[in-house]
Amino acid sequence: MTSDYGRRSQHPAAKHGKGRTPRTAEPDKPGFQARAAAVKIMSAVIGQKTPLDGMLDDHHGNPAFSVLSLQDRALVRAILNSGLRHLTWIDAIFNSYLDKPLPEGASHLRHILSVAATQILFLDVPDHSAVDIAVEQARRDPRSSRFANLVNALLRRLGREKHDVLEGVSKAVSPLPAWYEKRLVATYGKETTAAIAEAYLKLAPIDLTVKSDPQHWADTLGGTVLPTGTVRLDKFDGAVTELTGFADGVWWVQDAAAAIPARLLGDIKGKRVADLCAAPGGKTAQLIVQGANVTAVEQSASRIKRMKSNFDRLGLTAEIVNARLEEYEPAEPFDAVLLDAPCSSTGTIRRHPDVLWTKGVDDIETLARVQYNLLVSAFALVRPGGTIVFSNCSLDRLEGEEVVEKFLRANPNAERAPIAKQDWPGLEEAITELGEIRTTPATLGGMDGFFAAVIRRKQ
Ligand SMILES: C[S@@+](CC[C@H](N)C(=O)[O-])C[C@H]1O[C@@H](n2cnc3c(N)ncnc32)[C@H](O)[C@@H]1O
Repeated sequence: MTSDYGRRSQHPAAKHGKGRTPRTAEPDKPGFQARAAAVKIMSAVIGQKTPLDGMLDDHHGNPAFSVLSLQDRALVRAILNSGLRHLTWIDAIFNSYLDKPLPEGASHLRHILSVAATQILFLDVPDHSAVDIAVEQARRDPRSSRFANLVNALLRRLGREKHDVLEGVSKAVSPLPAWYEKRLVATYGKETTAAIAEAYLKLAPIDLTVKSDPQHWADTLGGTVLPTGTVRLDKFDGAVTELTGFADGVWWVQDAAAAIPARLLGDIKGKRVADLCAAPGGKTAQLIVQGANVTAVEQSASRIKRMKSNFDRLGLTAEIVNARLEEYEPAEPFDAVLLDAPCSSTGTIRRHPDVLWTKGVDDIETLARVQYNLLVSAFALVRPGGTIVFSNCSLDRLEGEEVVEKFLRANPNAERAPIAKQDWPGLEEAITELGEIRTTPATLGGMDGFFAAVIRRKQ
């Protein structure tokens, strides 16, 4: 490998300022466009830190993705969901194959290799097809064309050795990126971090919150009821919109951990409750079903639109206020407030394997400050004697335990209302010594990482 990758272009198309134009007018091999979209999206996630979800939207996603057939879109989704989850392994394998690592500037080449390796190692795609297309992709890209033979050699070797190599790398290398593994070990220790890493490799099940009678819906849909009341569909692999009860609005998709914070407010029947940072409304829906008069505050108009359409399906109503929480001035304070603050979302890595590649320490630190300020604003909306639940789906102490600790130190009129283990049978392992909830992707056979604390405003 030479080290001037990316600086020198010997590709004829580059001379005409059309660096990405195919070298020849050959027709694309079947499946080429799908792999090209996968490489483009992988590059946007890793290089530009663009979240995956938006790019994989059927209608408004990345243009290279939206134009694909249904079948090709499914393939691209599978490649990215699996590839991002296993990226540290894939990088480690190629590093072990090369005398020296791919040069820093060889990002496009790296993504071509990762996309092909994902298919060879984890997907039901014939190896030769993954290899041929990757070689063709390298040939057509002026920055990678001179590495086409190397791509061919690396991927063919991977195909031959895949079983042994996968066994070896899975024992030696964590699937978590190093920066994040270090943070987790510092907080949770090696054992829990290893369990989180294992959970990261698995696809998350579908969890549903039902309006009532979870056992009936678990029986109807072939699921189980978790101790927290969530209905879990472990084996379901299809469109949830086709499931019984969806059109009738009797349940909504919500991770088991995400369903905990709203329940921490206890008996809220007939009370005035504000759900701050509310969209897309999963927790608002719970509060309404629990019998509260709910005001949902949300700054994003587009997310409010989505929340309203969710409530239409569920036949639920709430007062919805499009405002920044910091500027919201209700006529009178609330009996209870739920603040599900924006966060780094590192607890959701099973469902969003891109998070650990798009977020970093700076984001966590910035979001921790945002959360603290939101908590200050939210607390001002609670009446004396009232309660506030602060929650988010980060695994990071800085965005959870430490926000609450700092807030309680600065606010003598606030006190922690400890959550009692006996009130949450089955979830005892997630209740901390201070009486806060801390779940991880390894809790209760797998749920999102969540933090929640109950704070009371003194009389
Ligand atoms: C983690 S999501 C909330 C999820 C929601 N609680 C649920 O269960 O469906 C955070 C939400 O907070 C909103 N948000 C962020 N900053 C805000 C602010 N300053 N005021 C109001 N809403 C805000 C975001 O637009 C986003 O919809």
